[in-house]
Amino acid sequence: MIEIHNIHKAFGDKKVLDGVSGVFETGKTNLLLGASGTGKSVLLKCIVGLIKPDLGSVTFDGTYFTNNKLDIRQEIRRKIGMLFQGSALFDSMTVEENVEFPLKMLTEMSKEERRERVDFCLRRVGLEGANKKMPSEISGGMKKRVGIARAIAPNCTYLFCDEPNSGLDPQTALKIDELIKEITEEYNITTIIVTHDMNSVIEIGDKIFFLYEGKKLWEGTRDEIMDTDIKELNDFIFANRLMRDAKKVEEEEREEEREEEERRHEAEDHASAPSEATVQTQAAPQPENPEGPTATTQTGRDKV
Ligand SMILES: Nc1ncnc2c1ncn2[C@@H]1O[C@H](COP(=O)(O)OP(=O)(O)OP(=O)(O)O)[C@@H](O)[C@H]1O
Repeated sequence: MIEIHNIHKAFGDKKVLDGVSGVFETGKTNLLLGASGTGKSVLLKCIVGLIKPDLGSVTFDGTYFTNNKLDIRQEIRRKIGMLFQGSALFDSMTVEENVEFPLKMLTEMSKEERRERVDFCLRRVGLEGANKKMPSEISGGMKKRVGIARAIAPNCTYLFCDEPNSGLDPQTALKIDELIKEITEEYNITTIIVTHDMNSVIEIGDKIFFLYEGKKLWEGTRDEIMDTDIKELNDFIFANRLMRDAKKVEEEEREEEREEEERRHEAEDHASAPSEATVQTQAAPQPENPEGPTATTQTGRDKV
């Protein structure tokens, strides 16, 4: 679990983050959502320590990160996997050398152990056999997969993805989203993804943090996001025509359900409402009759 508390960051006079707090849960895909320039990437960089916040703190599984001793920060950094925008592979290295790179840098693994780990990670992202290819020989989606394999190779505890879908067609983007979610759940990783892609929100947004002008305006799940009354969030979500149509269909379906429910209640009320005759019979003094209530109901029903 990663906790951030009251993060502030300005560049000169420009305030970019204005007191952002939140908890990113383990085993969940946490999304930082917001329009361009709203501070998502700066927040991500503050969390991983690439930018120092002016104020506020970041805690990884209870260990204070910001301003802590260098060796403690390095220990935490070793547990962080990063998937960069555009994959950021080393063009001069093969696929397997790219994935092996953090193992060489961060672990004491032998050559044989590294080879096994590289093969395992490439298999896990569906790239078995692509070891010797160069980045220039593979597609954008495959590059993202190599990026994911490289990020998880050193057994990361925390995974940060900056716009993992950028530049991908919708189908490939969905596959990458699903892969990130599967890996997050399978290895119980705390994953934070920067995105402005509503498809990702709907497919994999376990928890969504909506940033607006450097502030966190809303947080919730993908099931809750369509029903908020935050104007800025609604403007963001429904800027997309497909999302507006989806919302309209959902509202129409709900209206139909409500009407159906009302009709059912009316029918039930009607069936169970005693008729005038029954009321009169019940109100009248009853003869002593062990079958009283049944007889009364029966009488009423006979007269309806
Ligand atoms: N190193 C920096 N120096 C000065 N300004 C910066 C720096 N990094 C980011 N900014 C500014 O901070 C603001 C937020 O940038 P950020 O990259 O976090 O936006 P974002 O929400 O990730 O947008 P996008 O979705 O377009 O990537 C922008 O106005 C940007 O110009």
